[in-house]
Amino acid sequence: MHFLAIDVGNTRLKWAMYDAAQPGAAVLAHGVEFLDNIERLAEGSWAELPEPQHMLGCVVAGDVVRRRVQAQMDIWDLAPNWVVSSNAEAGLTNGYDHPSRLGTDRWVAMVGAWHHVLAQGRQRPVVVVMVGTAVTVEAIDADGKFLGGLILPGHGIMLKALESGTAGLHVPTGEVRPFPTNTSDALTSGGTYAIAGAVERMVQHVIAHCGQEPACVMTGGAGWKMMPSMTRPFELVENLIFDGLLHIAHSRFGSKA
Ligand SMILES: Nc1ncnc2c1ncn2[C@@H]1O[C@H](COP(=O)(O)OP(=O)(O)O)[C@@H](O)[C@H]1O
Ligand SMILES: CC(C)(COP(=O)(O)O)[C@@H](O)C(=O)NCCC(=O)O
Ligand SMILES: [K+]
Repeated sequence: MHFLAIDVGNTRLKWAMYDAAQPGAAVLAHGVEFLDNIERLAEGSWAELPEPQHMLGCVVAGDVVRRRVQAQMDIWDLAPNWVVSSNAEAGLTNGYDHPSRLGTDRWVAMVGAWHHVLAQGRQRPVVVVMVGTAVTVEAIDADGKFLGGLILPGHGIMLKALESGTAGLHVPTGEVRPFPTNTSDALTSGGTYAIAGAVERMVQHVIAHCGQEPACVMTGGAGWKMMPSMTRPFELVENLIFDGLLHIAHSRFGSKA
């Protein structure tokens, strides 16, 4: 049995083919495409794959992009299944005012993070940071309730906003420094510490609310850029969304997959 997991963000589509729709399944193949290159999938990297029996994805890039991805899946006899953020899923409950309005990538990443931390043997609060096009910072309490989260611009959007709103900020990417002494370093450090500072604040909120240190988990294409600048120990888990999709797929498709 083969299971295809897809994560469509605002910048890139990530996919992975597994040998089963269950946590811990083996990865048979995986890949990444920028959204402009979605039309290459069916005749490119997907052409070589064994036919999947089930797929489950999360998409935050809009309906047009979702349909473009589905069109690539026409090479298979495969029903498209996309996660919708709900009141409860795989051990988590959703504290959002309107649960279905929560970005599905955020919901799925939280499912992945919750089970990742559970597998370490101790149920405790979790802070989940996802560094992609945007940055999200989620708080989960020790009972698996999503308390709420932050949305910030990612590195690229921060730089674009500063470039378009000023006359003198068109410079190459710099280094992260405690005391930047040139424009490039000042911009790169400003963006990085804006994210690190917001995350620190959320960790403080969780400690105050839960009375307990959270496990801190990071994911997303630009997670590696943030890791050295965090104020607390974080674990970088590249496949958090795919792990979450495997958990949700297992409860949906069960032994059929
Ligand atoms: N090799 C890379 N290719 C593309 N983006 C990268 C790369 N390395 C880091 N990034 C950063 O990761 C972000 C995209 O991460 P990703 O998790 O794919 O975002 P999204 O899920 O929003 O599409 C980009 O905004 C960019 O800042
Ligand atoms: C916050 C996001 C833009 C993040 O997108 P990403 O950086 O993963 O491309 C996405 O999860 C989204 O569109 N969310 C819907 C609004 C919400 O979660 O409240
Ligand atoms: K994402």
